Amino acid sequence: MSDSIPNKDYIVALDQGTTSSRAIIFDQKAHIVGVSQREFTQYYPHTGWVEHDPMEIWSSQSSVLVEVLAKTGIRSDQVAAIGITNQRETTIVWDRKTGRPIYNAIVWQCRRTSDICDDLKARGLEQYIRENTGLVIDAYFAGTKIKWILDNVEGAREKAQRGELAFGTVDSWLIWNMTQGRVHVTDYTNASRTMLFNINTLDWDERMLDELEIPKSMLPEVKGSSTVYGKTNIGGKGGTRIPIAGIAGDQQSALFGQLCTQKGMAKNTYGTGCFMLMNTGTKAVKSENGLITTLAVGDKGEVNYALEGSVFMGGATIQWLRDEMGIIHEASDTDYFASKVKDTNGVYLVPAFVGLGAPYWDPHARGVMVGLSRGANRNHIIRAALESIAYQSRDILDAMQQDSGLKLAKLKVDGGAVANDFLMQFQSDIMNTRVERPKMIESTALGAALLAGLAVGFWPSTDAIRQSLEIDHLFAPQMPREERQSRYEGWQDAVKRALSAS
Ligand SMILES: Nc1ncnc2c1ncn2[C@@H]1O[C@H](COP(=O)(O)OP(=O)(O)O)[C@@H](O)[C@H]1O
Ligand SMILES: O=P(O)(O)OC[C@H](O)CO
Repeated sequence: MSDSIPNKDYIVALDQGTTSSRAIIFDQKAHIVGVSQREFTQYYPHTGWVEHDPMEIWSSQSSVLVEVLAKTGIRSDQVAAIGITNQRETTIVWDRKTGRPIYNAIVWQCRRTSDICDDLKARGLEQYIRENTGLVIDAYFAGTKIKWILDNVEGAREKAQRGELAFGTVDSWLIWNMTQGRVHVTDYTNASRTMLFNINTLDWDERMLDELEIPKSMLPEVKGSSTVYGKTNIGGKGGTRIPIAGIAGDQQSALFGQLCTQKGMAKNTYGTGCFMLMNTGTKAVKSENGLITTLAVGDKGEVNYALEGSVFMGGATIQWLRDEMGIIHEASDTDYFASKVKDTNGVYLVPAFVGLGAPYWDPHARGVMVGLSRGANRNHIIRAALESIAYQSRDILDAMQQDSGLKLAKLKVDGGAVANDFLMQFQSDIMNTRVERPKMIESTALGAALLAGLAVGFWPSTDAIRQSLEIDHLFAPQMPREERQSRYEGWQDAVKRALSAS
């Protein structure tokens, strides 16, 4: 981190998520002074495939940046720095000369590379991958997605071998565009999601590049999460050049934004998926219970390790109720309907729509609804959908406590779905842990802003924003032990029926 002090009033965070691009302006007190957001198109070309158009990612992101400045009347010369946080693993390959993507972005949820993963398993690479990249073999991560593009886009492999192609996660793609192709960079947290990065040596892993036949020349330079990577010109030629000074994958950014910078601190983000991360300090903890080891950010912006459990269908289960089942109009309606019934009447929904992530890692699992009787109604199903989010998070917490040997005093939460009081209370009940919801639930954007602000001396240390992180509500467990146990056993039975081996 540098300590040059700019005389500027704001930091902008660009939060490039799975469903929308957002730009959020923070002031010195870490208060939000402006937000602009734009949704973009999701493409589902085949069952289990998910793509985005990289040009639409870029145009939506750059337009919300311009829009939020215009809306707030803040000039670009008042912005001290920009921080970037992004949906992770989503893979973009582009031509270095033209700057054009050679294929759509393959999104983290996309399952098309399950066969490549089966092949890696058959070649006995599981242990190597776990020990060196911290990951389990799954289509979720970027490495197999790059291989798929090189294998399937005509002429791509030859071009890649000639050094003409670049790979990036969304952070790299945005920075490449923001610097007109001058900077090809990523940070440790994003690199650790590729299955190509060695989390012990903090360098690209030559063996994994060989195994997946990926030329090293495609890869970005990897840097710390809080440093100046380059400058961007928002107002076009002649405008102010603003340093891009922070990058973190969105879940690591939320961990940092919630100030979980010490060993044993954890947060769960409830967005499209649910992502629980626990900081384990400067030591990598190897999971014995289906979690992954990933890179995170320490208090001074240095590399820390974290244990992570990723749930693929979190808030997306509620989107499914709305868009596919049509039984609610708004995600927020679920709070009311679920609270109208005293339980789910024995119904369990296991939303394994894209397989199951941690701790099961079963790409072939599929969704099931069990326990239906004549009395089951819409409210029970809505309630079962919300409860499924909490049960999946409990699966992860149990694994995390076993792996780390730590009992969590409380779980910090953030993300869109934490507005749901029913869900938060049920989460606390089913985990038997206190759940702390902050007033400002934009922890992901705050993390990126903080990383950028620290790099340019806008904030001297993370302490500067600590007092801004007010608690909105602390949910305490109220459910009797026997009830918690029997409900959770019902969930475990339902999961067994969703798994592909059942
Ligand atoms: N009140 C609510 N109750 C339950 N789920 C909600 C609620 N509000 C939003 N959601 C869910 O949260 C998700 C949006 O959260 P957000 O943090 O914006 O997600 P992302 O960053 O993954 O796009 C959606 O999947 C939506 O269905
Ligand atoms: O964009 P989100 O918030 O759904 O987060 C996606 C995760 O980074 C995927 O690993």
